[in-house]
Amino acid sequence: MEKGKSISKRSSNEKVTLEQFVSTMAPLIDMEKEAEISLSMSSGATRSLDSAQKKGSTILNLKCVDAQTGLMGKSLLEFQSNKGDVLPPHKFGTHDVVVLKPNKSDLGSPPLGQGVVYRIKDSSITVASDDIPEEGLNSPLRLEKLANEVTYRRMKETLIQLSKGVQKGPAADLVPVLFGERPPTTSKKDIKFTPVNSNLDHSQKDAISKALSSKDLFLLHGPPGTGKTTTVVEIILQEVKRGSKILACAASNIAVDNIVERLVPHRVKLVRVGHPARLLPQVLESALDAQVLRGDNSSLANDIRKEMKALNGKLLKAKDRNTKRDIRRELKTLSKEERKRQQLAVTDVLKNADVVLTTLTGALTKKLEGFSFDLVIIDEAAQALEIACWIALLKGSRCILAGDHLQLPPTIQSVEAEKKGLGRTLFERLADLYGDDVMSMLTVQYRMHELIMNWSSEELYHGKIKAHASVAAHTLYELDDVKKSSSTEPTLLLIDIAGCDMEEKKDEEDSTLNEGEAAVAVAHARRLVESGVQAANIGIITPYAAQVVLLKMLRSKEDKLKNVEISTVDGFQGREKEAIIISMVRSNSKKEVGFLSDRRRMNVAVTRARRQCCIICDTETVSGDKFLKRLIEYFEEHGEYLSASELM
Ligand SMILES: Nc1ncnc2c1ncn2[C@@H]1O[C@H](COP(=O)(O)OP(=O)(O)OP(=O)(O)O)[C@@H](O)[C@H]1O
Repeated sequence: MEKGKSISKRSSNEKVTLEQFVSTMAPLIDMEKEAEISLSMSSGATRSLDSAQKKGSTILNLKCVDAQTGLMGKSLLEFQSNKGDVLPPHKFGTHDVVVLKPNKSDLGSPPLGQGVVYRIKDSSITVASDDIPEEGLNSPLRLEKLANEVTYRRMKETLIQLSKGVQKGPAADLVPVLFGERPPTTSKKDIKFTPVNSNLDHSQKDAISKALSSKDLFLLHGPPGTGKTTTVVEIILQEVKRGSKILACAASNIAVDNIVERLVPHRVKLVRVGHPARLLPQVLESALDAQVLRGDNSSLANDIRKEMKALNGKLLKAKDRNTKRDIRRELKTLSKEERKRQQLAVTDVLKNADVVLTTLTGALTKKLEGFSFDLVIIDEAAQALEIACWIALLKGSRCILAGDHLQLPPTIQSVEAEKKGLGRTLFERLADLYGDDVMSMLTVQYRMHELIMNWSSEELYHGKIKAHASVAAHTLYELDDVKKSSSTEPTLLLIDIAGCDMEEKKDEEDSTLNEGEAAVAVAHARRLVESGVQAANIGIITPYAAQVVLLKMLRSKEDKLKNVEISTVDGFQGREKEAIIISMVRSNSKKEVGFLSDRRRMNVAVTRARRQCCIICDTETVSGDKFLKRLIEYFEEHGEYLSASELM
């Protein structure tokens, strides 16, 4: 590769060779790992507990309010703040690895326990751990977030595997296609299939047919609300019918579980591989651990363990050396046998399954060593690092990636690594390399009123998306108990703070916020609730973390708004609400809009709304950006305009 030319800077359909990919990615993975470690406490990079809390990598002053055993022997510990209802702002997410420590102990002090974040609410955080700590739970506590080093190790291992060559592995024929050395091939015949789901639309059926004819690579492009996962599930069902063994993955546990849940009613032979603490309760029955426990080899292993327990008892009582030696020998043999039976129990389940489901990084588990698949399917592929996709791809000879590269890419901590192309996804790279030859776009959407959808369709999808008749004209006031009012009637609403003296500010961490605008957003949510919209059907989203904190603080003052969901745009990807309120925050005389100008972020923001999308912004500031100016003009033309001064 030309020196200094990073992957992101290449012209879009320039080929990236395997060697270039490996040599560029290795240092970028290290950079990203360093960035994550420096965010977490364990590095000692953070000088004081208070600054660690401000950074969001630790939560101080917690009390343990519940400790239970559940989830196949895992313990669930629930923590709340000692200081009030709402947890302080933090950067913890589900599945993060955390340690528990006494509140004011030193930074490097040993933890009371370690676990994985299981659930987060505004007022509590639940951690799944192997054990309940024997002491210390009754005193004030803190949680520290750790960098997830296993993920980086697995990505590095995969790079090494790729660099050593994959000629002998299951993906030997796939790799040259994904690096542009050999063109993708499809079956000459048009594949006909009988859909399991009788509601599929024409674009879904067409995509499934193309997916089934692909011999090595297929990209399923699913714009917001177009039934991408519905289509992925149908592809899996059709492939199972054909006798394929499938590895189905996604970047996040929740997306994997979503597929599991939708496959279970079809009685597919499937197994969900992953740490039980990270799985949704409703898919635990499908978990590898649960199925292993039900297997024959597992009950044999169990019998052996009972025998070992009895022998251990004898060993304690035995007096003479010879007897002791004999018992120890027997114990050793039994222990070996028990391990063998356990491994066999795991292999039995995996061999027997038609579909194995796991996260991308989970695919590198030892349990799957030696297994290969006819097809690897990756959902949410446009939100996964390319190197993470390779962990799964190396196990199969054919792949289908589903995603939308026009929504937000994976979050990258290291600015430097992002600049150099770590965030460029495989989905995007292959879409650029092969385009329509290997890709099908779903074109009917089932979420948004067509006025909400049209902006996104025209701006990002060449006007190709159509709203399904069931949603095309749906309104807020058609929901049960909702009155038709000036607040519930508009599908698109623009509330302008220009000229209202509501300038943006910076918080201590340099994140931008806007107090006036937050008050306007909450005021509109209140109007909706007063017209009968359930608070849980309303979402307030904003690009800025500091604005989220401010909005949550305002919400906590009004009981009737407590179920209004508040999140960053990035945190709301994949979700939807009947009414979405977007607080854009930026209001300054220089017309600086920062990362608001990323088309993908605004695309995600607007397309979360089913029946009403309300944008609150300073139209003078944001119109400084051409793309945002078109958005504002679209809302002005097709929606209602209100000055914030009329509302406050
Ligand atoms: N052919 C169809 N007929 C009717 N409803 C459908 C059809 N396909 C999908 N849907 C509905 O559309 C909604 C979105 O579907 P799904 O969850 O598969 O979409 P997705 O594209 O994965 O979502 P996202 O936009 O969050 O990525 C679901 O409520 C689903 O039931």
